[in-house]
Amino acid sequence: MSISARLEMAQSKAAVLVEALPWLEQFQGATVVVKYGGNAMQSDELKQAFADDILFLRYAGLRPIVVHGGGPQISRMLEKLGIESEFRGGLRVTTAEAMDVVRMVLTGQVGRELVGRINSRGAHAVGLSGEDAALLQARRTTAEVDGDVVDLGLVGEVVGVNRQAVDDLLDAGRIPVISSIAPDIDGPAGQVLNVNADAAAAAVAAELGAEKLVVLTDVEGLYANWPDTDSLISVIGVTDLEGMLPTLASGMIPKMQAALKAVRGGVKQAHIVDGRLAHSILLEVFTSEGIGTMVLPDDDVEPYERKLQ
Ligand SMILES: Nc1ncnc2c1ncn2[C@@H]1O[C@H](COP(=O)(O)OP(=O)(O)O)[C@@H](O)[C@H]1O
Ligand SMILES: CC(=O)N[C@@H](CCC(=O)OP(=O)(O)O)C(=O)O
Repeated sequence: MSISARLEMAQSKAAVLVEALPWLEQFQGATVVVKYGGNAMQSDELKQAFADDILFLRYAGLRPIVVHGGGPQISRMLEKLGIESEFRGGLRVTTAEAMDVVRMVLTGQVGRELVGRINSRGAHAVGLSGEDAALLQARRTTAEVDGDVVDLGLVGEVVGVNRQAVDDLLDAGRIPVISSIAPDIDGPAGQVLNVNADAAAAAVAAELGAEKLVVLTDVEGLYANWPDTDSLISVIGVTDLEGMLPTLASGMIPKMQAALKAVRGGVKQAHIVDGRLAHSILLEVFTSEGIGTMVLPDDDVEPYERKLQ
């Protein structure tokens, strides 16, 4: 390689670092909740890139919290065990038998692996289920499908978050890695509920007054006309998003309900980004263009679009 080509390459690397400067400044000390969806955990390389990004956030002075899912991993285990499961309105109908498997896979497998990967470079991550220190508290919920109310069994919606338990870990410099199982506040002692991980992440983000909720999934973001991949929405206000909810399918329903709930609950921005793209979190947080779909309070949409022009 010629000297001038080497210099050019070095300059462009430096430009990437310099571009991050205003974001590093803006997000010092900011709490960021990252939801890692099971569909985005597609390879060991991607999972390690995710873990490295979370560490990067931590070393850059942010306070990252991971809330993870693992829907496909649960489905595979249920199938292996010959236990039937179906989704209604984007939520898994969960019997007592299935609940044991959900808990085992989310907390015992997926969470453990993420903690191990983040801790491959230091002792930062602490894995928790929503049961620990009653981090999440839930109440049984139903789904509405085509106007009918559907019983989902042991599925919960979050009605409370123990903020102090999360803050204690963050203040100690730890990275909480949370699985979306929650005690049933109306049920018998020890009864737990299966909570959609997007909803759990939104509840944690709202309770902690997070700067951002970043949701990693297996599509580029929200498409206006799914499955037309030319229709990616880069910015949307909460009112427009609410209007779109009835047009959404499958997993996008709880995901966009969660984004809506987070922003209405005071989180400044919610992002849906492509977890199949290695280091998508860094691109979202530390570059000017951002990636995927950003959900904002209505009043912030126009100023944001003006700034981009
Ligand atoms: N309008 C839409 N835009 C993007 N994806 C959509 C849309 N409607 C439905 N989907 C589906 O939602 C899926 C993401 O949700 P889900 O499978 O629950 O992911 P995760 O495991 O990451 O939570 C996408 O893979 C896609 O199949
Ligand atoms: C009630 C409900 O549907 N719970 C989810 C919890 C896991 C999850 O949300 O995982 P993803 O983020 O990978 O979709 C489930 O059982 O699949």
